[in-house]
Amino acid sequence: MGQTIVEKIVSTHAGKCVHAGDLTVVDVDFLMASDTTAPLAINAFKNMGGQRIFDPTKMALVIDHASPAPNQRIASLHDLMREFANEQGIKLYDVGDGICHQLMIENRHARPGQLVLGADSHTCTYGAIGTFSTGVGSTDLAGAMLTGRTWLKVPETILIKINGSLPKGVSAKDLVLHVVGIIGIQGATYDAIEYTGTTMEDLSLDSRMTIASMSIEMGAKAGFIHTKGLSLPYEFEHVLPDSDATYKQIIDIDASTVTSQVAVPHSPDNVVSIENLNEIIIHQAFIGSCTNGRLEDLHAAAEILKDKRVHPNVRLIIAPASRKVFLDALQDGTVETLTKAGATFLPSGCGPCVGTHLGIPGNNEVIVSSTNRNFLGRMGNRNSDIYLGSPAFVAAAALRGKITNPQKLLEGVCGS
Ligand SMILES: CC(C)[C@H](C(=O)O)[C@@H](O)C(=O)O
Ligand code: SF4
Repeated sequence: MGQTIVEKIVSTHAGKCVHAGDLTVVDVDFLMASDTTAPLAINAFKNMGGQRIFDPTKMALVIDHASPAPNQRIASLHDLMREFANEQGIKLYDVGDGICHQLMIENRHARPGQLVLGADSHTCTYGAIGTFSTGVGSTDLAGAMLTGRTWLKVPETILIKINGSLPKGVSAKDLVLHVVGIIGIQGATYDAIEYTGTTMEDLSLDSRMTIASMSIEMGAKAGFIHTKGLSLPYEFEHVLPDSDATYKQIIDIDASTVTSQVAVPHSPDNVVSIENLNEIIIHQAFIGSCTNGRLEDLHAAAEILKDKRVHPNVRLIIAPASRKVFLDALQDGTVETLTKAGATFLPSGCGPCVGTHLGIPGNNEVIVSSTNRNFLGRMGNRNSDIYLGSPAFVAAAALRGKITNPQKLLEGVCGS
């Protein structure tokens, strides 16, 4: 019986052939926790009697969610992480290094064919390079820190075939929002998603990460982009399903028909085509997150904002996904272009995405954001509305002070 990607990877890590629905124990290749979850995981580890983690080279801690520390309580949690990392010999990424998921791929902690756990729901991002990675609670992570193993039920898989060329101004974010709109926030609960097709083969690593990161917005345990066409700075074996693998569902999408997509308040699956949205006045625009805070995303924004100025009533804030992304954008002039246009750069990290600090919206404000969640209060104020879209969508709205179709702006149809 042929296997899907997740069945293949789990089988390798279970040491036996497994299929969807099987319960099994697996070896893990790498573990990750951020400043939101690591303190809980460290305490759980100690409460389980843990003294040394199973292999200190197989774990990283990342200070990214509230970084630099916005208050004394969080500063103490950061210190707890530093102490634990030091005592155990674990790699710690500190203030400004970047968002945990970005660092896991950038620094090669997650690789194709591996099985990785993270105490964060967007751990599914590494499916962009064919890693089976999934979010777990802090206690499950502590168990894996102790034993190097975890248990899981092998997920069924939904296959999404995407073929054709994306229109100009339409990006991976629009594609994945389109998919989230079709499947819904619970439509893939505990399933894996596999993306295949010519559109996917042509996507950059940045775009693949955008798509994989939003798997959890459909409830999925994992989301893979077939590694065909993927280029990484090291040699790897492709992770592809067997041709006779069994799928729960198959969805076909023609990329050439996808328009700019927007998730309107208050759920990521409230997706509409921008053509059906009014020109709503906005107050704050945010580009960042593990979904859309990479170089390609900053380039998309710079293409719209070059030699222009953000609308005077809008605050445009940008948090690059990592220090490396920031440096690359600094070196190629993108930081200058965007700063001259009126953008404010924040340290690399999560900040505004999850409402911890650095850009909490005011009452009755409208925010456009390149992030992945627009739940009520997500950015720290329940009296604000969040519209999710691509970096080009965010930049276009920041420029005009209202929701604007970036495709039209790029074609020169809208004035600034
Ligand atoms: C705060 C953290 C536990 C959370 C997650 O698990 O996803 C955050 O990263 C998010 O995006 O909501
Ligand atoms: S950037 Fe946002 S979605 Fe990603 S890990 Fe940080 S808080 Fe979660």
